[in-house]
Amino acid sequence: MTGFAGPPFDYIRDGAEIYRRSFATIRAEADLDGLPPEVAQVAVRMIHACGMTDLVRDLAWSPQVVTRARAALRAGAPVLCDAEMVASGITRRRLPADNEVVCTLNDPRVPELAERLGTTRSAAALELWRDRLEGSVVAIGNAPTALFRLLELVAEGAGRPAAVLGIPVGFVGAAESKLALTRSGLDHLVVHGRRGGSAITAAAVNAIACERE
Ligand SMILES: C/C1=C2N=C(/C=C3N=C(/C(C)=C4\N[C@@](C)([C@@H]5N=C1[C@](C)(CCC(=O)O)[C@H]5CC(=O)O)[C@@](C)(CC(=O)O)[C@@H]4CCC(=O)O)[C@@](C)(CC(=O)O)[C@@H]\3CCC(=O)O)C(C)(C)[C@@H]/2CCC(=O)O
Repeated sequence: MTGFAGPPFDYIRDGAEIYRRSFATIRAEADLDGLPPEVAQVAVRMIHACGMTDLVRDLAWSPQVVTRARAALRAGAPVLCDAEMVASGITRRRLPADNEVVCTLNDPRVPELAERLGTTRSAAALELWRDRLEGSVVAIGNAPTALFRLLELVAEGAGRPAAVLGIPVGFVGAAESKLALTRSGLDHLVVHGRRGGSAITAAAVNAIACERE
């Protein structure tokens, strides 16, 4: 290989400076002009988690989603996550009320529930959210089936979340489940299409939890 300079490498070692440059780059490259300021602040952190400055074009939101999610968190609402990866990515110290972060995917009852209901473990795990759904902040970053099941539970009257960050990734059901969320009447933030994922979703929760970048 030519042109490769070996160690010592010249790279930035100051974490605060890395963050400052990252966020400045995102704000320079992403087209944030059409977003309300509070949505733009969340979008910047979502882009920071995935490196895709064109993510903005697939973003959709209901007008009050950030305000309502923030108010719910301040009032102590739990954050209900579909995957441990989402739950693990949430920075606990940013949460305003020592909020509970819940992921029921690995509850020992879930495999039997999935078998009985004939669905994925990700969707079956939501059966264990029923008594916590009302007023919660839901963060779905992996499983489209979990988002579909959430909408079914809400339609059945199981409780209405304060806000739903519906950002599952993938090729089967991801785009469709997010479209369904935008038509559900729930306060929502989505990335339309195939893109999404646990890291982007956790970043959205972190941005909503704390207003600073
Ligand atoms: C079909 C599934 C998809 N998974 C994707 C991407 C990733 N999943 C990872 C991991 C570690 C997990 N995925 C599961 C949720 C597992 N994934 C599925 C399911 C089969 C069904 C979900 C659905 O379609 O709605 C699901 C199993 C289930 O029965 O629900 C996971 C539970 C599997 C397991 O380890 O048992 C697990 C979640 C672990 C956790 O709690 O965090 C990946 C890291 C992939 C990998 O392991 O290589 C990756 C993470 C992506 C992310 O950012 O979150 C897809 C692409 C979303 C895919 C669904 C869509 C598709 O295939 O089109």
